[in-house]
Amino acid sequence: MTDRLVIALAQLNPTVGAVAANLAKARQAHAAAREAGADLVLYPELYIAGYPPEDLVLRASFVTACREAVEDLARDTAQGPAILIGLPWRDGKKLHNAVALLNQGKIETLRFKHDLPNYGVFDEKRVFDAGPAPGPISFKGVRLGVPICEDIWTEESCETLAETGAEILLVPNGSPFEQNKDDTRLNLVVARVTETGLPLAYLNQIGGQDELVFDGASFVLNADRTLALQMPMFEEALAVTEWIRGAQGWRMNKGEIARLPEKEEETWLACVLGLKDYVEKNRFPGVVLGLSGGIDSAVVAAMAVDALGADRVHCVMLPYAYTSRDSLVDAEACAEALGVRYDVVPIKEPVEGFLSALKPLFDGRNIDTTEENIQSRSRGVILMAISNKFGSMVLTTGNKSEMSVGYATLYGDMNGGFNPIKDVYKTQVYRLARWRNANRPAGLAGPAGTIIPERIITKAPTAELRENQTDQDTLPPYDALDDILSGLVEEELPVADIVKRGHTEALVRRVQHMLYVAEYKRRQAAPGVKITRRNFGRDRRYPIVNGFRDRS
Ligand SMILES: Nc1ncnc2c1ncn2[C@@H]1O[C@H](COP(=O)(O)OP(=O)(O)OC[C@H]2O[C@@H]([n+]3cccc(C(=O)O)c3)[C@H](O)[C@@H]2O)[C@@H](O)[C@H]1O
Ligand SMILES: Nc1ncnc2c1ncn2[C@@H]1O[C@H](COP(=O)(O)OP(=O)(O)OP(=O)(O)O)[C@@H](O)[C@H]1O
Ligand SMILES: NC(=O)CC[C@H](N)C(=O)O
Repeated sequence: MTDRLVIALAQLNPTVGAVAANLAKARQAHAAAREAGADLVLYPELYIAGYPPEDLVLRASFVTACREAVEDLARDTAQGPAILIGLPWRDGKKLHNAVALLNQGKIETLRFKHDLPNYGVFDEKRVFDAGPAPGPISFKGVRLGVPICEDIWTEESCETLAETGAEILLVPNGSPFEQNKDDTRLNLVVARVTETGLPLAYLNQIGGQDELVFDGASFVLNADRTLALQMPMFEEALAVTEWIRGAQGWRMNKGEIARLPEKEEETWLACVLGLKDYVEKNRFPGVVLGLSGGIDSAVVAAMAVDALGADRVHCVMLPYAYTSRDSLVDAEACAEALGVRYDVVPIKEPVEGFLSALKPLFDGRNIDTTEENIQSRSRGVILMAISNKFGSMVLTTGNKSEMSVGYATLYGDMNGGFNPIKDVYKTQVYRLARWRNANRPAGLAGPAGTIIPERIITKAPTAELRENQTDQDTLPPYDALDDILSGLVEEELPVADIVKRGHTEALVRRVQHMLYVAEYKRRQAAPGVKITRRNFGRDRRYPIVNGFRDRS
């Protein structure tokens, strides 16, 4: 039995499915922990597989590869420190989300996740079997409780662990980012620490995985609920923590307390990391996007530069008859401020080509959105051609307000592989632009200063698909639209409750209708970074054919 433990918390960025690369990264962290005198290294949930592995774990060969990698790691680290690492584990007919203690060259003990999350973006019951309520793992005579992520979101697992003698709670997590989620997690951990009287180390992964981004922000609370360690958000880090057994039980000696970004800063960093990892983990050389002189494409271009560096971002202005002089000037100024490659490719000829080919069919018909959409689709074709020729991926730029109401053209401006602002309401897009012009946190590749020219932020938003068009010809003012949408989407409120927030019933109903009938567009839309409580994608799964509307 020991009265001192040194536990290294490895806040790492695994890649789903990249078992060998995850193993190599685990070895590096282990070597650093060994150097620092650790007894034990803790890795995030399902680390060797990457989280969430989804249906990949239904492949027996993948589960075997994960097990073999962990066995290799156990064998090669027999001299210590010991390891707690997550992996999918086949146990007869059952498949578990497991954590293994690697000690003295072998897998010594396993524990299985008890509470499988099956709501929001999570679907773990689809692929995993729940384990029994966990008991502690004995290590160097210390009883460690190792509940896995969702296991601490309810009382049961920690209660069982405390009752069966756990002395410290070590929690591996795969907890995706949402705005202000660090507060939610802290409140939750305070509750578990208060109920059990045990100190708790919360370890989360970082990195982008499809539409999710993980923020890390791992921390330790001692049994008296004081914060003993705060790891940074959105950065890989290894914290070597020292624990001493005293009369009141185990206590972590105070470590570093990193500053946590809030509001616009955390949202910007989430979008940047989500985009960066999507591009890097899919091995794209860079990205290309249409830069219109409007706010959305300017913010996306700035995020791309922050994520990848200016030399991997290509901006293209695709003017037509309705593109204003201001738009041309503003797009060029933005590209210059960002330092990116900027080309101008007019779309007059392709648009006229389509119109002339369709002339015999359209003879006698009025001009309507058909002709507007041809402009958008001509831009889409050109951007996809640039992507095909140079290998860069197209970024699409629709914000959450537009994606909600279908204010975007299928196979036009919706073309693209990824959308970093898909879950950002238009009102927040403006706030982000202002925040980024005034701030450049360390670690971002883009320049400091005004990278989004002021006029792009102050002018009225317009799609410029016809003379003197503005978004507000079709949509209510964005302040009102975003408030109604957050009531319908994030809060799932009845129409009547949203009306009470100061909107007319006719407007709320109109927005509900636009939201529901645009589901088909969202199903064909590119993925984008989840930053809210409820993103379009895995979080909100509405039917496309949907005859329901609220009664008054
Ligand atoms: N439930 C459903 N399932 C499958 N398909 C469905 C469908 N409902 C309609 N459709 C089909 O969808 C098509 C209509 O959608 P779509 O072609 O996108 O065209 P549509 O939604 O009619 O027009 C595009 C809208 O986006 C706006 N906008 C805003 C900002 C920027 C841009 C831009 O392009 O730069 C555009 C533009 O002002 C216009 O209001 C039709 O082919 C229709 O048959
Ligand atoms: N003239 C243009 N040149 C290049 N890209 C364009 C042009 N017009 C539109 N796009 C692309 O299509 C997207 C949708 O643009 P649009 O201007 O119509 O609406 P928006 O949502 O207000 O976007 P933004 O604020 O970027 O202008 C833009 O973000 C941009 O990527
Ligand atoms: N991986 C998990 O079990 C995550 C679920 C948990 N509620 C979270 O968001 O943190």
